[in-house]
Amino acid sequence: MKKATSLSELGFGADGASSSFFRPVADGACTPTSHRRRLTKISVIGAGNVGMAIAQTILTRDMADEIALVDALPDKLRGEMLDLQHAAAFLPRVRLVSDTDMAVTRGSDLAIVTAGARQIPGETRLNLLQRNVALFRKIVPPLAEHSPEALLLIVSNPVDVLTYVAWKLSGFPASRVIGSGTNLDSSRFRFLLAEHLQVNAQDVQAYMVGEHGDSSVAIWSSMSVAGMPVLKSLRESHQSFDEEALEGIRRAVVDCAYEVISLKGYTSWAIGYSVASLAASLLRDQHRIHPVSVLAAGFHGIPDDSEVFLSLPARLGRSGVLGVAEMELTEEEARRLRRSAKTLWENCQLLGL
Ligand SMILES: NC(=O)C1=CN([C@@H]2O[C@H](COP(=O)(O)OP(=O)(O)OC[C@H]3O[C@@H](n4cnc5c(N)ncnc54)[C@H](O)[C@@H]3O)[C@@H](O)[C@H]2O)C=CC1
Ligand SMILES: CC(=O)C(=O)O
Repeated sequence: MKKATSLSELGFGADGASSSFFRPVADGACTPTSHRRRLTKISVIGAGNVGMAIAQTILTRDMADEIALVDALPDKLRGEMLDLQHAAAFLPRVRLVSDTDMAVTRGSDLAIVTAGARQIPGETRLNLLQRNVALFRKIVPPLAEHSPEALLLIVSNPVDVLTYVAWKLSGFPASRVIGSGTNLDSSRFRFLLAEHLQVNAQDVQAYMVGEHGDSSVAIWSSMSVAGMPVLKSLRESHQSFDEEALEGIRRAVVDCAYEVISLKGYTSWAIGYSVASLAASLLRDQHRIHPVSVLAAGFHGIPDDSEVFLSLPARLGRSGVLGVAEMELTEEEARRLRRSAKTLWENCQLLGL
């Protein structure tokens, strides 16, 4: 049973009782409802491990005036909302709302979709496709209808194919439909390299591109620390730093997620920070470059008539994807990227959208 959780519900007068504590100044121009700044609203669809990690990281970064949570499980949803609301004394003031009805997302600036099945140990991300496409058919059309101007940020897996699905089902321009993609894989890559080189991961410039998943591609040729090419110095310090060693590191990045899933059942904290950083770049118009899943037709030899979404370094701002960096890739890197694109596009085509 729903219990009263606000003082007004307990009979302590109407909402807005603050008027008995504060009186407007003489001309009434500065009452709380008369402020002019446009409020920022973020919706998180799916209040599971990932959705809640994202919501709490966004809360601590003070980038939204309102956060709407949606989930299919009403009790869990309300519990999650209340638990976050009870941190109010330690956080910036944010209106937190939740509902199982998508109408609660109305007027969102950014809608982040994390709803859906997750991998159990041994499953790949692509194994989730059919289950999560069925869910997206229910979620995306009402989401787009309630917030026709929103940016859509897809996190549910397999994220690249589902970003394509969200693009098709929303009817939004591709610049406003973005997958969290390899922003997370690139952080894992930078963490492993930083540990090896004993530097801060924020000083390692390195990208994973392509699929967020097994066929992701590590871009060794442009990797640098303090402007210095890392591959050259790795090769000089380790005589045997050959293709096999590089593939071993790429594989370790891919396997990271499987290891966490086998240990704790799911991944959550890193994706929470990854998505919060994307949300900040988008809503604060930062023009930062992130490897995210975008419509990749025509880049690096990916056929022009393909509608595949995969990760490439993209400049993000308030209107979404502002542009994709024309990276210089080696022939081998470009070949691996096209192979990743082919795998993903084959999966997209099976959906008949
Ligand atoms: N792109 C990335 O880098 C990452 C993606 N993921 C993916 O994120 C997704 C969520 O993972 P978790 O949060 O761990 O799973 P979870 O099982 O904890 O949460 C999923 C939530 O979706 C909700 N849901 C199901 N149907 C719904 C509907 N129709 N409307 C609203 N909510 C609905 C469930 O009730 C549940 O609370 C999975 O697909 C997972 O693979 C996870 C980590 C990283
Ligand atoms: C689960 C997942 O996609 C990840 O942590 O990379």
